[in-house]
Amino acid sequence: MVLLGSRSRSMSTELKKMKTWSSLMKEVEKWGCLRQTGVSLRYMMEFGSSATPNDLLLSAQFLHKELPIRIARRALDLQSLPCALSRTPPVLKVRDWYLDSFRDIRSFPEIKNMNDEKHFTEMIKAIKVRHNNVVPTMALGVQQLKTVFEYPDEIDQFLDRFYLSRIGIRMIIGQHVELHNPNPPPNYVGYIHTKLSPVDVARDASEDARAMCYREYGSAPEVSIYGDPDFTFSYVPDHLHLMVLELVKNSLRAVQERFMDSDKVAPPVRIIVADGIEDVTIKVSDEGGGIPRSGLPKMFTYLYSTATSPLGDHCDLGTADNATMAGYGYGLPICRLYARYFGGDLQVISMEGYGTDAYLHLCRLGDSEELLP
Ligand SMILES: Nc1ncnc2c1ncn2[C@@H]1O[C@H](COP(=O)(O)OP(=O)(O)OP(=O)(O)O)[C@@H](O)[C@H]1O
Repeated sequence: MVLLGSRSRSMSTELKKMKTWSSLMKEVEKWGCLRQTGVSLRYMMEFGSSATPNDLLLSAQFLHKELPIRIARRALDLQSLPCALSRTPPVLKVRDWYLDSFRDIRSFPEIKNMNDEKHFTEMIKAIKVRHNNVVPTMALGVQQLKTVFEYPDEIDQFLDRFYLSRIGIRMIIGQHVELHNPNPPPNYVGYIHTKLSPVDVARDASEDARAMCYREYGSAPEVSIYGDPDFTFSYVPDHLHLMVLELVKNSLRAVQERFMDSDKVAPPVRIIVADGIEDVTIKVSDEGGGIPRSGLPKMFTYLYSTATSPLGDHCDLGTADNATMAGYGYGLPICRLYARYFGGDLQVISMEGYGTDAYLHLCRLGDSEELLP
């Protein structure tokens, strides 16, 4: 994991003086060509479970080298976006966040001791906050483009790469920062829960999704969960919660809309948790009428939604800060990226006129390395 080469303090001072656009971009291009280093969930867990101060130092040195590579690749990708997307104000804003973060990390001197480590950790914590609104802001950029141009396929591929990389960057920063927590919750190593019950997560996520459904429609179908509540595995609870929430929200909405004006009781959404040898699979099934076959190829494209977009036709960047993602058409593609990030996958199978089954596969062993675009 530790790959940091030695760069002298005088070099960082020089970098601080990096004022011109072209010198910055040259540096970004140089770093964007370097090889990324993926880390597996198991490695993060083993490394973090007995982290000594020296390990934290090594981890910070690794991030000092790895983050600029990952960030530079995305900044370059943003520059080379098809059509006019790279010039829309929201995309320029996101690009500037990436360039600022690149500059911050590259200007940080070589990490030699725990004091440097402390300051570096504070800095990357702030970088994570700077990037909090990347997803809704990019969504605005894409939406603006969509109103003017035909939406090219490459944008979906770009967004997949972009968001997948973002998941990875936030994971490795968050994991490092959390290792400093003097009172970690029981069974946590950084962001990873070593005894996570998928049934418990499914229950929490379903309650959250039902509360959202209540707010929107005034009622919500039941959710039945089947599986061994005592079964646990190691995973990132936030990632799992987000994925199950997205799937259950979709199912509740489909069932609710189908049975809203009917005398029949809405059939429950069913969640089955299966613990296999390689995979933990979570199946979310509903009788919400399914998805027409013509809509299936669009399901994993960004901005495809049959709900009203909260962005509206006339986008205003100011709304990005309050964005909720409801109706963005981001749920399924983002959910699949979270699954793939640690070697899992998501499949959606529909029977039009009946309902939908979503299969969320997660690597049980945790030894598959981060998927890095
Ligand atoms: N279980 C389901 N039953 C019927 N249609 C579904 C189901 N899941 C997804 N869809 C269809 O796929 C579309 C895209 O889903 P996706 O989750 O990506 O976005 P969304 O739910 O519309 O918005 P959000 O980004 O808020 O999740 C939905 O608008 C809906 O038309």
